[in-house]
Amino acid sequence: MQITVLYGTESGNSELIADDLGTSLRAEHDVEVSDLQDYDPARLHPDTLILLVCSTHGEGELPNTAVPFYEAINALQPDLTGLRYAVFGLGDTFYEETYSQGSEVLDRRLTELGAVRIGEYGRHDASSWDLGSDLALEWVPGIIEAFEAVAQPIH
Ligand SMILES: Cc1cc2nc3c(=O)[nH]c(=O)nc-3n(C[C@H](O)[C@H](O)[C@H](O)COP(=O)(O)O)c2cc1C
Repeated sequence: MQITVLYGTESGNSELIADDLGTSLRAEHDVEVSDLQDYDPARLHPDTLILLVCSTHGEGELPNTAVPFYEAINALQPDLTGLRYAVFGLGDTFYEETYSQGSEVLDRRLTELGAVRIGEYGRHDASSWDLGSDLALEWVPGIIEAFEAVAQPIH
């Protein structure tokens, strides 16, 4: 399976999680890990599962490295029909009302452009004792299963 892990970050937590997901998934899959700011949205393709790992900054806003990608998809308005993606959002419940909303900005836009989010919406709360990578590695098998369930028609 082809998987692209895209991360949006300011202080590196999302990058660390994305790298750990990449390392784990490479045992069985063809995996690319990229910062959202280095990724050309024209490359989004239905054959490739997108795993989005994205934090929250400002007041429920996107982190810096996610902004160019967000602006590019707003400008290009690509038809993302058939694209499947999953989201692992980072945030901090200290921020209460804007908890984990950064990734939700991208999630909404991808859905509006025709892509479909699969599986559980993963979350990491920086105020918890959990390690983000541990939660993400527990979260990802369900995502792979959901992708395969749709990718392989029953005969
Ligand atoms: C200045 C600043 C603003 C933040 N604003 C929010 C917020 O509005 N909502 C939230 O859930 N988390 C917020 N966070 C918490 C970050 O999303 C969290 O620490 C995350 O793990 C950072 O991941 P990153 O290193 O990949 O950017 C904020 C953090 C900072 C430093």
